[in-house]
Amino acid sequence: MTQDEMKQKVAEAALAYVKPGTIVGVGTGSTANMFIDALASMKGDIIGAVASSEATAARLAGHGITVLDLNEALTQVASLSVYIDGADEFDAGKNLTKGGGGALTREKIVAAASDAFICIVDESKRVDCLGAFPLPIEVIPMARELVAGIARKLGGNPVLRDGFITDNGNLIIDVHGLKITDARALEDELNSVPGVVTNGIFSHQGADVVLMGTPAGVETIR
Ligand SMILES: O=C[C@H](O)[C@H](O)[C@H](O)COP(=O)(O)O
Repeated sequence: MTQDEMKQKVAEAALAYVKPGTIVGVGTGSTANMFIDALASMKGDIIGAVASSEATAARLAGHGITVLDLNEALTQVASLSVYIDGADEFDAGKNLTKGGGGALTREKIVAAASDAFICIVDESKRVDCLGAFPLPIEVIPMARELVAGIARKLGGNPVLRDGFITDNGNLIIDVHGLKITDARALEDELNSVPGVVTNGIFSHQGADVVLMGTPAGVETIR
C-alpha cells in the first residue's frame, strides 16, 4: 500500500468521529485534504466546519461545506465536537509536532476549541522522540533574530522558511536538530519568548486518538 493510500484510509476512518448536527474543526495538509474530500459526503448532516487555514477554508467551500469563522461558531455552540488533522510526527504520549504547512497557530487554536482531537497519519509519522522533523515556530517579524538566538541556545539550528508568510502575516522559523525529550516543557519554554506566536509542539493540544494508516489497515491509538 502506498503512503497516499494509507492517508486515504485514515481520512475515511475519521468520518466515524463526525457527529451529525455539530460543527467540526478541520486541519490543514495533504491528509486533512483527503478528510475534507471525504467529509463532503456528510455535508448535509453537519452544521458546518471551522477551518485552520485559508487553504482548508477554500477546499471546504469548494465542496459546498458551510465554513464558519471560529468566533461565529462559538456563539452557536460551547465547543466544536471534534478537530481532525494530520501531524508531522507523533510520539507514544500522543504529543505531536505540526506546522510543516505553516498552519500551526490556527490549528492549535481550533484544536483548543474542540472537545477531541483525532489525528490522522500514516505510519511514517510515528517516532520515539519528536524533533527529527524540523520544529516550526511562528514569529512576529521583529522578533526573528531574538527567537533564532534562543533556538540556538537550546541546541537547534534555526532556518527561516524562505519567502513564506503565514495566514496571520508572520514568519516561520524551522528549528533543525532538536531532540525533544520533554515536549510539554519545550512547548511552554518556546511559547514564553516574546514575539513567538506559537510553536509546532502540540502537547497541551495533543491528540486524544491517533488513527494510523499501516499496510495492514487503520490502527486506533488511544
Ligand atoms: O501546517 C501543517 C499541518 O500541521 C499539517 O497537519 C502537517 O504538516 C501534516 O501534513 P500532511 O498531512 O501533509 O503530512
